Amino acid sequence: MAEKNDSWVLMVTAQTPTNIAVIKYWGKRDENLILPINDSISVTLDPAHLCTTTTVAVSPAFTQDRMWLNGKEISLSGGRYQNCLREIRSRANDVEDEKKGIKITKKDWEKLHLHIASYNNFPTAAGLASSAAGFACLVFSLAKLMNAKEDNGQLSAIARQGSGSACRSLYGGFVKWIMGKEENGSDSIAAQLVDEKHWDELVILIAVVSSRQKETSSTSGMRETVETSPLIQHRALEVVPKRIIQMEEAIRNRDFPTFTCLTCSDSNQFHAVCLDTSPPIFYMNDTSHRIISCVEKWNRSEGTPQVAYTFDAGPNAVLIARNRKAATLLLQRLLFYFPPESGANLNSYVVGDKSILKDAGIQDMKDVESLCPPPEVKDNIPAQKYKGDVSYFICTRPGRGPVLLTEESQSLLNPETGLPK
Ligand SMILES: Nc1ncnc2c1ncn2[C@@H]1O[C@H](COP(=O)(O)OP(=O)(O)OP(=O)(O)O)[C@@H](O)[C@H]1O
Ligand SMILES: C[C@@](O)(CCOP(=O)(O)OP(=O)(O)O)CC(=O)O
Repeated sequence: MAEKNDSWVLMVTAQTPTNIAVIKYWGKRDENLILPINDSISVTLDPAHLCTTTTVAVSPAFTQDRMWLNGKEISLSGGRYQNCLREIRSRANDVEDEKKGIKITKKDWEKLHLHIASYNNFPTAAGLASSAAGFACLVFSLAKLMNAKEDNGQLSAIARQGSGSACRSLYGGFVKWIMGKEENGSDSIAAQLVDEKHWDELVILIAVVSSRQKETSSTSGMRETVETSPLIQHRALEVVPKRIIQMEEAIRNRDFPTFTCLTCSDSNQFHAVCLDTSPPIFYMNDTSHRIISCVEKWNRSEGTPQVAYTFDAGPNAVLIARNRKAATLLLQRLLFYFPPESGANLNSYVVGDKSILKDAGIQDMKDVESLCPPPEVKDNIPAQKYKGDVSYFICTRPGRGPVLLTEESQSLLNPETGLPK
């Protein structure tokens, strides 16, 4: 395997986006393989603002598989990590790096150990789908390191075994996770519907909503729903299949009104089946409901939808605006209702694509304080403000799929030791 000595380290670094579902995945037919009970559709978010970077390394000097997440060593003993590692190892091929004098044969991969370092440029386990970007990045980077010949669709079936929603992060733009029929899950894969340039007018604002309580994890939440909700069968068998067809068409035609109607209805139905679970699961909170009301009122008053909303297994709102103009008007509304705590810095209250602030005519806290109530608010009811109920906003857009990072400075592991930098 190794040439003259055992001191070499071979590494690959990749960057992978996160995604947000507009037709939700909720419910499994196979817990171990992570096979869903319905198709789902998502939009990939721009990795410039939300992404995972992962470096994977192999060396004959490594004595065990190890992983560091955001700088802290974590255990790889969990079934999901083990399933991904086993599946990707079985697809490894010969690798040769002539410059470094490294030759690894297909069989060597069974014995060689890996070091993995990963970093999320956004809060982990805060309801921003870190597991989606994380498992997609793990599988994508290992596939490149091991010279696996599988395309992203085939890799998505491996990422799916880390976390269901991860399979959709192998592509940019709008992505469909086809539930598949096979018992072994081989046809439960992601496919790109359109790339990120197809509908590049869209602007996405995420309201990261302050929440103290730790909500039910998606994994256990969907298990309880499948076990106890009489509504979930109707959703999976009758509602979602029709919505998937309509959503695909709306996306292809850039039909924002239909897109909004489907996105909002599907988010609401997902939360309705959570409520239909016994005991009921509450993911949204009062702030989430207030954001929905604000958007619904505005969309109605405009006569045609300006913004779609969707909520995953937590209170954070993901708001998809039809264009830049609508996004600036939305941000003005949101900052009016949800100003930051006194003394907060506007610069850390709106992150991601901060240029949206300038477009909205907001340069400092004084501009936030002087925002007028939205015109759709009835004059006889004074508009209430909810200072501090939103932690911060992220402004982003549809984005691209996984990429390799080739600059050594971007790797998270030391090229000599294979340990975190
Ligand atoms: N970069 C990463 N690489 C590998 N695994 C990761 C990475 N980031 C997160 N994970 C895994 O995902 C878990 C967090 O997933 P969890 O579903 O709790 O939160 P989330 O994905 O951020 O939020 P949500 O699923 O509610 O949107 C972590 O404990 C870890 O096991
Ligand atoms: C509400 C959702 O975000 C649920 C995501 O569930 P996960 O993919 O986190 O669940 P596991 O497959 O058990 O890891 C909807 C969606 O992303 O489609």
